[in-house]
Amino acid sequence: MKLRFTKMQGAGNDFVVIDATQAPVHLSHTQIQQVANRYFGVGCDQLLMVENTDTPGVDFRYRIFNADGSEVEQCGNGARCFVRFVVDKGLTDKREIRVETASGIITLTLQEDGQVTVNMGAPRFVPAQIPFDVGTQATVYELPLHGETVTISAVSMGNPHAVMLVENVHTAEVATLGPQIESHPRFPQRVNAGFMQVLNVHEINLRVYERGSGETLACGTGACAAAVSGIQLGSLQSPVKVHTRGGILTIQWQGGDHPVMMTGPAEIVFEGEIEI
Ligand SMILES: N[C@H](CCC[C@H](N)C(=O)O)C(=O)O
Repeated sequence: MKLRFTKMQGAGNDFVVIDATQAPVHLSHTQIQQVANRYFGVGCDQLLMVENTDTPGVDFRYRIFNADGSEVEQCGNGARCFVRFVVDKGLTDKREIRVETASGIITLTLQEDGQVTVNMGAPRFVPAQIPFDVGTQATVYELPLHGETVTISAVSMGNPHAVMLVENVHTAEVATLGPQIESHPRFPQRVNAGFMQVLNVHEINLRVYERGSGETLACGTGACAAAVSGIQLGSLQSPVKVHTRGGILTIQWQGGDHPVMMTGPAEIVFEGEIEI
């Protein structure tokens, strides 16, 4: 089948976006892996499927698939690219959009300067919502890996995150520890592994080894989870500027059940068609 797509990126986290609002598009696990493949396909960290919804008060639905084909609950950088997509494609004349995702309804706003602010909802810590095989809720947890034990925070932004403090992101063992944390048996649905270096109370460096995609240049929900865990630990104060390898995201959170607000860029890179 011929599949038309729009290639997009938000802080270097890249996406293939499919418009399924005119007609449904069904892709198999294997087809998604093929599209995401950087040598035999288009190449992307995630594939986003934009659909209509008949849920009252909601404008669209969008589904998120990792490069390994797994469908997931939430994607922060993808949410911003979704807004840029539906506005630039003329699918809406709104600038504040409510969209249904697998983890619930979120509200997004396209700013005058082209940046997008996303209300990501409140973070969740209860292990069962991450899900994380641990007895009681805590601020940090010891995670035994091959040959060493690391200390992580466990935060859900709709999708699960394990955040580890490091001295320097540039020397952090992301390539070795990332896969071990991602597939640790205590995370039955796997987990996104964040490596956070605190620069000052309002700034961090962050690298994320993403569940189902490997290390990406930026992870929006990972930036939210890292900022939230730093605020919980008393190392950070809102707003938090998150320096990722692909760009800067700004995270605001007033604590407790307040929503996490994320602001960052979203760009269209090119249009194309692939035979799959
Ligand atoms: N790999 C994530 C989904 C994409 C999240 C990321 N690209 C973002 O911007 O939040 C997961 O399996 O939960």
